[in-house]
Order: sequence, then structure tokens, then C-alpha cells
Amino acid sequence: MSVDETTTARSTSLADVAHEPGAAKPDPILVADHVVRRFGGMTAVDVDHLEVQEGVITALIGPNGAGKTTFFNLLTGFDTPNTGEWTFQGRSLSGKSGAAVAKAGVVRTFQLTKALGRLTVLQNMLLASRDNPGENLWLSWLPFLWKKHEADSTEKAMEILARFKLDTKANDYAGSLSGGQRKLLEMARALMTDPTMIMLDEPMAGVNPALVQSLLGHVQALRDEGMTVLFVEHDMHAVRHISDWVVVMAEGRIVAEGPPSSVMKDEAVVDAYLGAHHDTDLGDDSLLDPAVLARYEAEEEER
Ligand SMILES: Nc1ncnc2c1ncn2[C@@H]1O[C@H](COP(=O)(O)OP(=O)(O)OP(=O)(O)O)[C@@H](O)[C@H]1O
Repeated sequence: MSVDETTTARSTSLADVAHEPGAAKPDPILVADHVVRRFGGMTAVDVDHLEVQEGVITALIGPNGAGKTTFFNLLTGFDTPNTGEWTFQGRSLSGKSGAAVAKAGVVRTFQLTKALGRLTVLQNMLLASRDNPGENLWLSWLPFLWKKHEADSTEKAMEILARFKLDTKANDYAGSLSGGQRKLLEMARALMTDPTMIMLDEPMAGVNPALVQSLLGHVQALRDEGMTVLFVEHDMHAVRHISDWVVVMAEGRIVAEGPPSSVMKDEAVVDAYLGAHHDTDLGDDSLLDPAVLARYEAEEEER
């Protein structure tokens, strides 16, 4: 399928979906039910039902403390809920470890990037490899297999790094990268496991505007290659620009869902944001720098 055909298939797939919390999707890849996480007396997450459509970019937005990261942690096996179950591609993932979730094809990045500063960029990539020799008894015992595996993984790592224009930095310490480059490295590392779905926690936070464009392009490219993307983001311009669908959380619950253009005008969304931040910019394009806006529009036309 060409990129144009993929774009059409994508918008058609969501065209008939109701703009309401918990809306059913035609091809849900991830389905969560009754997911509750309490910290003491406080309920951080209380998601009754959520379906994430396969092959599209879904943004998860909401004010600070809405429960987005906690929900990500639960879905990816980094935290345990009080109640709840969820499936990925029809198979239950509830209660599974982070490693088991990754093996099932769901990989995540973190808000504060986890790149290990004292390892090189390439070493960071090799650590993220699905069949890291350290985890495989046969590979660690048989040197010739290990060497072949290492060569293959290095080749794959270098290919992915080239895609993110980080190949020239392969032997630099990850600690020497800029904030934006570390975000790119996080995304590159995630791809080492050949995921079906990628979950990005605030990929644009702390990234300079030039790199934001590049990151947005990478996220769209992953989607256009067939990957499902779920991302948490506070930058509403980025959300409007790249998401096919937006899910809004407030006080642990999902309060709205819909395409970006309509969801930003939703009363529950405006209330949720304005309740917490009177100065939150919900992505009104008229507030954008005209040059940036022109670039967004030109890109939109090319798609
Ligand atoms: N380990 C924890 N112990 C106690 N409370 C926690 C813990 N983790 C999160 N919380 C609380 O749960 C609520 C939801 O937090 P969470 O980080 O999931 O929100 P968020 O929507 O991701 O916020 P932000 O946009 O600021 O990252 C907050 O009130 C937070 O203080």
C-alpha cells in the first residue's frame, strides 16, 4: 500500500467512530477494561474502557496529574493495578512483566530518558536488542554464535541510528547527547525489538523546535510503516499536527475522545485543562509562528 493509500485507509478507519469516552474502534489492537490504580486514598487511574485503534497515532492528553504516565506504567508492566485487565492483539497482557509486554510487541519510552549516559550510543542500542546475549544461554555459551549475533545486532543498530541521523555519534557517550538527541536515541532503542506498538511518554518535552519537527516526522513515519503509536504529550500543536485520534484523561478517567480538531473544542476537555491551567494553550494554530504554521501546512499538503 502506498503512503497515500495508507493515509486514506487510516482516516476511513476512524470516520465512523463515536466521539465519546470508551468508543469502540473497528480494529482495536489494545483493549483495556476497569483499570484502577490507587495510591493510598487517591485514585490515580480509573479507566472503565479504552480501545486503541491499530495502525494509527493516538495521543493521550490531560492536565498534570491526570494519570497518563501511571496508565502507561500499568499497561506496560511497570506497575500493578488494583483491578483491571487488558489485551493486546486479543491476548491478555494484564499482570505480565515489562519484559513479557515487550516480547508481545509493545515497547515504551520514558518521560525522563533512560539512556545510560556512561555507555556509548551503540552500546545503548545493543542493550535494547530483543535477543540480548546476556538473556540467552546458548548465545552466551557458544562464542561463534555470540559473534554472529553481535555482528547482526550491530548492523541493525547502525541502520536504525542512520535513520535517526545518530550514526555518526555511535561511539559517543549517550551522556554527551543533547536532550533532543536522547529522545531520538530512546525512539531508536525502542525499534531494536521490532515492536508492533510503540508507546511514547512526552517525546517532545525539552526538545528544541528544530528537533521537534524531526521527531514528529519520525513518529509519522513509524505509523506509515504500519506501527501503532500511543503517545502522551503536553505540546498541543504537536498533538494536533500528528495524531489521528485523541484520548483525554482527567483525574484518572477518560473524559473525551475524538479526532484532534473536534476534541480540542470539547467542553469536558476545555474544563479539564482550564481547571488546572488557566494559561494552557490548546493548540490554537493562530497562536503559532506564521513560518512554523506555513511549514506545517506544506507538510500536510504533501501527505
Ligand atoms: N508512586 C506513586 N505514589 C504516590 N502517588 C503517585 C505515584 N505515582 C503517581 N502518583 C500520583 O498519581 C497521580 C497521577 O500521576 P501521573 O504521573 O500518572 O499523572 P500524569 O497525567 O502523567 O501527569 P504529568 O502530565 O504531570 O506527567 C498524581 O496525583 C501523582 O502524584
